Amino acid sequence: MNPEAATENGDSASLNEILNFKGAAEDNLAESKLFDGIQSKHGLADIPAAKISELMKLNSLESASTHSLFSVVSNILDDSIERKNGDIPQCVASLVKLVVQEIEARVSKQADNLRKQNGLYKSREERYQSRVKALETLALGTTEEHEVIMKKLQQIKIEKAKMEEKEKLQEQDLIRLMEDNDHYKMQISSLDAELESSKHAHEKDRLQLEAQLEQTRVESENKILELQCLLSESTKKVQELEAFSESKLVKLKRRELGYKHFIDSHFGSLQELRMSSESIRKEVMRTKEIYVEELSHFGFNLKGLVDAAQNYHTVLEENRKLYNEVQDLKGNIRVYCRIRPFLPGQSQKLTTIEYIGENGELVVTNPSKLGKDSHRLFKFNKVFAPAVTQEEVFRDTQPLIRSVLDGYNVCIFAYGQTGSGKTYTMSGPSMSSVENWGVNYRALNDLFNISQSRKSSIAYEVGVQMVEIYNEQVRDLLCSDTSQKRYPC
Ligand SMILES: Nc1ncnc2c1ncn2[C@@H]1O[C@H](COP(=O)(O)OP(=O)(O)OP(=O)(O)O)[C@@H](O)[C@H]1O
Repeated sequence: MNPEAATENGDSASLNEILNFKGAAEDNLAESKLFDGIQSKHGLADIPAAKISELMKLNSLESASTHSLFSVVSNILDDSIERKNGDIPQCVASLVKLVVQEIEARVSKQADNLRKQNGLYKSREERYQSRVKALETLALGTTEEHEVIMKKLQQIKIEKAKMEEKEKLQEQDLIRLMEDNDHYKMQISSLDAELESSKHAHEKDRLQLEAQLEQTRVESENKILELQCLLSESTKKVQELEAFSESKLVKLKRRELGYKHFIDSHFGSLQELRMSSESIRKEVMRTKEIYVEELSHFGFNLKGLVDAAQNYHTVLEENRKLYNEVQDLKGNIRVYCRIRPFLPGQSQKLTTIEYIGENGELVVTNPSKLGKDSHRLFKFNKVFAPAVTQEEVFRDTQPLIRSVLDGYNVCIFAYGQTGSGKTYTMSGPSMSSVENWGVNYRALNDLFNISQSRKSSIAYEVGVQMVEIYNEQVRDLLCSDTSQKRYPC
């Protein structure tokens, strides 16, 4: 505010008061500046309307507050009423118009803003309504969720218990693992010790082996040297041999020449020989023909022989038949008597045998009786004297035994009192010599010999039984079980 300007012009001072922005609205510094500019030099009545409008524009009327604008209008109007008795100058009217237009523009702008805000509030309200609904549905859902959560909580508790158990087990495992670890550590330490010892041993072995290797190397080197010496020697020998063979080759060539001369000289005699060999060949051919003739003649004779052999078999069969018939005629049952010689130590004794006939008669004396009763005559098929050998006894039974091979049954048995010589006759005193063999061994030997000779045409199976009849009880003498000798075994 310029006090000098107010004193110079009374209109200017009153406009000053009217437009004193500071006094009306202290809150707007921009407006104060505007009206400071306007009031500084002239009063409002003196300023042309175009100038006022320009000044207002320059001082940015748009930036002034609505309240200050109303104050400005009111002050202008009050001032006009006081000074001009209700007449409003043109410049003030245009100014008021401008301010009113600004106020209207602002009011409409504010109305638009309010409408917009109203719309915003409505949309917000709708949004809140929908949120309220969502929260209500959420509130309903929370009870179900609560149950689910409780169940989950329960499960979590169970799982927690399980986890605790697992933890305990893991702790136990850990303890066990630690124990194992200690154990393994001990093992490792023992293994380390073993490893160390084996390492030492291996080291020792290695050193030994190295020493051996060195020794072998030295030996092999020596051997190589020896071999090289031998090689040089053998090369020398080879050279010698080559020289020798060379000289021999020369000799052989000379010999070859000699042989050639010899062959040439003998070629003529060879021709002669060929001629003579031809004549010999012819001779051989002739002999061959004669031989073939004789061979066919021989074949013819052989056929006759085969026929004769076949006839021989039939004759043999007939012979056998006749032979067995003779045996039958001789009697199916034959009784032989063998007189045992005195045993060593019985030479003083007198014999009771008085006569042994050729046809099996035997006269025995009885010194205790007189007359006719003192002699008794026995008749057998044959009587063997005390001096008769085992062979002679067997010879008489041999034909009968051979009948077995033609399918006849034969039984030979020895009968007599104890010590009379049954075993001696049937088996023999010992097996050591063939001469001592008794009837049994000789019979079997004979049968085996015959079956062997006839094996090309007949296969025999030979079976043997040997029994003893004593006190009317039959005992098997071939039974191996001595406790079970009763026949049959
Ligand atoms: N012909 C003989 N020549 C020589 N010694 C014989 C003759 N016969 C039997 N002896 C002898 O007579 C003894 C009795 O013979 P052996 O044992 O054969 O009789 P045994 O009848 O079998 O008797 P046992 O019924 O008790 O068995 C034996 O010492 C035996 O060597």
